[in-house]
Parts: sequence; structure tokens; C-alpha cells
Amino acid sequence: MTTITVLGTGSWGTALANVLLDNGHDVMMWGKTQQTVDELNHSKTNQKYLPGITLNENMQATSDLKKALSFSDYLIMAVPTKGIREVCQKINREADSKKVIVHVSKGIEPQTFKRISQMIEEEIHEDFFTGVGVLSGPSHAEEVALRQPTTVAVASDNEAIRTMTQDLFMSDYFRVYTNDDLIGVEIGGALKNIIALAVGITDGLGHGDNAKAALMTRGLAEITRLGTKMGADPMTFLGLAGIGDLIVTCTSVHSRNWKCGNMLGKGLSLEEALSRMGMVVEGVRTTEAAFEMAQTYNVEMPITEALYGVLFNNEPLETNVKTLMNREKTNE
Ligand SMILES: NC(=O)C1=CN([C@@H]2O[C@H](COP(=O)(O)OP(=O)(O)OC[C@H]3O[C@@H](n4cnc5c(N)ncnc54)[C@H](O)[C@@H]3O)[C@@H](O)[C@H]2O)C=CC1
Ligand SMILES: O=C(CO)COP(=O)(O)O
Repeated sequence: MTTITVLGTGSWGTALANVLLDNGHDVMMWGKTQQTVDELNHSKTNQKYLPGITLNENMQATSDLKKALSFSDYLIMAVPTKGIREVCQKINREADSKKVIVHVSKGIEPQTFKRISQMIEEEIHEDFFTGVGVLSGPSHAEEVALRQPTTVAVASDNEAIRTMTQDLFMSDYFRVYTNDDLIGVEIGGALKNIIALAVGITDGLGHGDNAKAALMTRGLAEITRLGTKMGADPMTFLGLAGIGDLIVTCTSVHSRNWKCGNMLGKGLSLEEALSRMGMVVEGVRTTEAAFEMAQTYNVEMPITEALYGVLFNNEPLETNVKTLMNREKTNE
């Protein structure tokens, strides 16, 4: 049995804490919302994020970060990309020992183009830092919390972090592969959300499966082009953190990114769609980052560019579909 702290009491942090508890580990969750913390402790549920699901009876949580950090030196960080730096700064104030941090978030920071592990490395003081990893792949929290078969990859430059994380999470319903391409695993998880938003839009517009398959295939080409430019191994995009996560996010009823895109396709504004979601839709912010990266590094990303125009410049959906279809003819 290992002690583990999970930071973030949203859907993904809760589902992963449940996997670790099922594996017999001693887990402490930390969240900033006292009501959710109380519910996890007393009802063993998280109705806002995982409605109708009863969690492991040993589930425990606290809103006291110092207490959560003194519980374990192995941290799972499960907060949206936007909150990563803030949580790291809080760790610097409250920690009293070195930590391994495995994050499970999917995004890239606009303007800096930083991956999440890079933000963590930048922010966490060396006195509190052992190393960093990422757990990613096709894994909706709603299914993991129901103990449905799921496969993911863990990546880190530190082999001990890869194997330790694999050992802690592996179970008969949660299979973990190690992967030594940290850059590729992080980029694949982040960029697939852009394509899922675009697929949601075409589905909302009433287009068919041909359009969906086209966006997924050409989307994977964009992801691979930008990813390799950033130093990823192109083969990673044919694995769980690449095409695996692309498939699930573009086709699952659980996907927040697909649902948000679908509402846009049906005519809602971005503000309306986001407020109806009430959960993080990482692809919106990542579209901004990837659009800027494509310009800066001169990478061709037509789907990302079209989506950027829709999200941030109020460009009409149908016009952008036509623009994509009528691009200069080319070779696959
Ligand atoms: N939900 C899912 O099925 C999966 C989500 N992910 C990724 O995990 C990350 C978290 O997503 P979810 O759990 O789905 O989000 P969520 O919207 O369900 O919950 C986010 C949680 O983070 C907390 N939070 C937000 N900002 C915070 C801050 N600054 N400090 C402390 N807590 C903060 C919120 O209070 C909430 O509890 C995202 O990057 C997402 O892409 C990855 C795989 C699966
Ligand atoms: O990354 C995910 C599944 O692997 C979750 O995707 P959504 O944020 O679109 O729900």
C-alpha cells in the first residue's frame, strides 16, 4: 500500500483517486470547494462531476493543502491547465518535502507555448521537486469511475516515475503502458481537444460521418506536424495518447470538447456553450495556443486556423467549412 495525494476534486481527479483506492492504496484528495470535500468524505459521491456514481468506501478529502501535502510525496495533479501555475505556487508555500508530480491535464499555455510538465518544472521550487510525469490517453472519467476497461500511457523523462505510476494504477479495469516520449504524450493529449471541438461543430451542423472521419484524419496530420516540430516522436501519435485519445474525444457522448463544439454547430455562442457545460473545455484555450504556435513555427494547421476564426473572431461556421474544402489542392 502506498500513500498518494490527488490534487483537484473534479471529474478526473475523483475517478483516478477511485482507481487508486480500488488498488488498495491510501489516498487523500485535496480540493478548494468545501462542499465537494464534505460530500466525498460523508457520502462517497461527487454528484456535480460524477452524478449517480458511488465511489470507493475509503474515499477521503480535505480542503487543507498543507495536510494533503504532508500525507504523501507522490502527487497526482488533476486541475485544468489554467490552474496549474497557481496550484504549484500554493505547493511551494505549503510543502515541507520533495514531491513527485504526475499531472493528468490536457492543454498548452497560450503565449508561452509551455506544456504542463514545463510549467510545473518552472514553478515548483527545487526543494520540493523530485520529478514530473504525465498520465494520458483515451479515458473519460465517467467510464473509469464505473470501472469500465480503460487503457492509458504514462510518460516521464524519469524511468522510476514511469514504472512507479504504472504499478500504482494498473488493475483489471485500468491498464497502463509506459512511454518515454513526454513531449509527444503531452502534445497528443492537448491537441486532440481542438479536433474534437471541430468534430462537434460539424455534427452540430448536421454533417455526416464522412466529415467526422475527414476531420479526425486530417486533424491527426496537423497534430503530428506540430508535435514533431516540438520534438515529439511521430509514432507517439499512433498510440493511446495520440489517435486513441483523438478517437474517444471525437466520438464519445462524454466529451466536454465535442459537446461544446456541438452546441456551437447548433448556433449557440461560445459564451453560452461554455456556461452550459459548467466543466472545463480545455480545447478552447489550446486552440489559441496552437494557432499562435502554428504562426510562430510556420506549421500548416488549417483546421486549427478555421476553428480559431470561429471561436475568437466570430467567423461564420459554414464559410469556414467552405474555406477548408476549397483550400489549394494538394497531395495527401
Ligand atoms: N474529465 C475527464 O474525463 C478527463 C479530464 N482530463 C483532464 O483533466 C483536467 C481536469 O479536468 P476535469 O477533472 O475533467 O475538470 P472538471 O471541470 O471536472 O474539474 C476541475 C476541478 O479543478 C478544480 N480547480 C480549477 N481550478 C483550480 C485551481 N486553480 N486550484 C484548485 N482547484 C482548481 C475545480 O474546482 C474542479 O474541482 C483537464 O485538463 C482535463 O482535460 C483528462 C482525462 C479525462
Ligand atoms: O481527455 C479526455 C478523454 O480522454 C476528456 O476529454 P473531454 O475534456 O473532451 O471530455
